[in-house]
Amino acid sequence: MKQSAIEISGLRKSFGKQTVLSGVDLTVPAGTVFALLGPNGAGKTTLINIMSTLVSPDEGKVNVGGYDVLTERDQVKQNISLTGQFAAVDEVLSAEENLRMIGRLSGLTAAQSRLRTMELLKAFDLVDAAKKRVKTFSGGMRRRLDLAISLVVSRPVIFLDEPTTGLDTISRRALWDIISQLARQGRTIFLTTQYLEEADQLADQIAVINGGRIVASGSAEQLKARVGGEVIELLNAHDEVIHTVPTTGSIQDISRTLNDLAHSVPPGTRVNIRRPSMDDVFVALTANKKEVLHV
Ligand SMILES: Nc1ncnc2c1ncn2[C@@H]1O[C@H](COP(=O)(O)OP(=O)(O)OP(=O)(O)O)[C@@H](O)[C@H]1O
Repeated sequence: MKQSAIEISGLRKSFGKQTVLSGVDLTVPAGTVFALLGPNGAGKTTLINIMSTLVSPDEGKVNVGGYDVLTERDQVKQNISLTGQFAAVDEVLSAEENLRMIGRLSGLTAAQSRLRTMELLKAFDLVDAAKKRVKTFSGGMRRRLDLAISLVVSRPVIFLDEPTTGLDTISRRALWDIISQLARQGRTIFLTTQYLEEADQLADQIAVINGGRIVASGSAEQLKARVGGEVIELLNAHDEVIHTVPTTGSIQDISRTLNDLAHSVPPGTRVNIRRPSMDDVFVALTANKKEVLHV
């Protein structure tokens, strides 16, 4: 079994009277990609902030890279890199200058910093824009630069808070490749996302957080299997999905559901039966805060 990069047990956090995390337990094996999914305000950023020592837990144990976030803060910081939801770059400098400055501030020599800057500009498709001031960048370019900055120094555990928000499909896929490559090199990636496809494609393990608790965890396939059997989709004449109905997957349930629907749908409605998607998983798991599933 792989060694754990992150171990959390009984974590609780409140802000004033608002309980944001009410008993979170999770384990992330080293060298894997872990995706935390949850609706707005579910506590994803708070959890990342606690793991990266920016916010203190009220209760519970949080261990990152083998170190305790409360009693071994400095060691935790030396083992992580963090990219937040908002780009933290110096606007008057160019992309290249930003990267080189961070390299030098992080203890690289001038030559090492120049080399790492070139590698990252290439990896994030910023070579052509390298000399332009960041204030002229589009949102997607800034996002890529922010991520590149967080990877200047290689750390074992990488936190990415909504890394691909604001990126177009091509940049998003390019970033997925980079993330997978980092995991293959042994790095542990903990990311939050609202894109279910992202979790599906990228993560070895997914946890869904809702109402301050992890309501489900497992691989994408395990989660889909737990949520139910086949989903019936009704399509109109333009092939648009007008209605979806989850079923248990049994022939009896599917035929009963189709029979019921046959009386109420407009003529010309067609039917498609498919496996549950991550969207179905998310809707099912975040609809009922009390449900707890562990697979
Ligand atoms: N420092 C703080 N002081 C008071 N309340 C806070 C603080 N940080 C977060 N919260 C509250 O905690 C809740 C969870 O916020 P958090 O940012 O962790 O959610 P999230 O899952 O990351 O949401 P999003 O997807 O919108 O970024 C929110 O209601 C937020 O207002």
